[in-house]
Amino acid sequence: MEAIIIKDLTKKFGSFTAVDHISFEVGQGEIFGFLGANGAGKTTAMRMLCGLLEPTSGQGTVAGYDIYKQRDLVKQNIGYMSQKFSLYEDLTIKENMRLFGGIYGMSDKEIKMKGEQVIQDLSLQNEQNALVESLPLGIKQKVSFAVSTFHTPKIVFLDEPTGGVDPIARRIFWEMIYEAADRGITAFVTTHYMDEAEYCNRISIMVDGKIEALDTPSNLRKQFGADNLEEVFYTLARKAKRGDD
Ligand SMILES: Nc1ncnc2c1ncn2[C@@H]1O[C@H](COP(=O)(O)OP(=O)(O)OP(=O)(O)O)[C@@H](O)[C@H]1O
Repeated sequence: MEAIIIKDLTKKFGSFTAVDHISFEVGQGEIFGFLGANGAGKTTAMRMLCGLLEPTSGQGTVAGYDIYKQRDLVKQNIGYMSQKFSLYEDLTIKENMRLFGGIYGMSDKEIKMKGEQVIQDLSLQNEQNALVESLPLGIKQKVSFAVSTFHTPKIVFLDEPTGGVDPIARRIFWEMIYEAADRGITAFVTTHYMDEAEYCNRISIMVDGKIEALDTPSNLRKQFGADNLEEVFYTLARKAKRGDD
């Protein structure tokens, strides 16, 4: 079964079309990069896919649930992580796990077992009782990702998950994404880093609300006669009429 299927998904704010008839499918366990210049409509599209915003028109299912009629089921079957919203800084790692596990409807026993597993996998024995605010950004992001996939969602939405960390920490973070994908979790990722776009199975590039390109990184390089994805991205983004807000 496909993890995400959308057809002609559109969102208007008044007379302004933020997302304009976008269509694609994402497979279970696929790592899908969702790229676009500032203001292209990525956040708006992602909010519709997460069941947070009702589309104006079009169709879609996420994790097998309808994005109009089954928004609560969509929310229960996905994970979400962004650089801006992730962990509570004034709680410890363990307290964050308890809180989010509870929100995701996991039992106390499950939270304890899974929590211990995560602490062990990420070698965080010494940090587990430290307040999140005292941790380095790279560790915070790893913990955020572990928490966002704590309840084994079908899909995890990652909104610029690695902003602000160095390339080595980003590489380690991507290993976590690959491991999750191996366990069958689909990763839907927005990023501004083109090296990260190369790590995706397929990427789409959005310009002014529309998807202008969608394929594997190597096919896109071929299609645009480009040496790298940066060139592909800028060829398309240059056409954009929208800019920063
Ligand atoms: N609630 C809203 N009301 C009116 N316009 C909106 C609203 N939300 C977003 N927009 C507009 O829709 C367009 C797409 O915004 P969106 O945040 O989805 O883009 P984005 O690709 O995520 O950009 P960025 O990378 O800068 O976050 C922008 O022009 C934005 O101003």
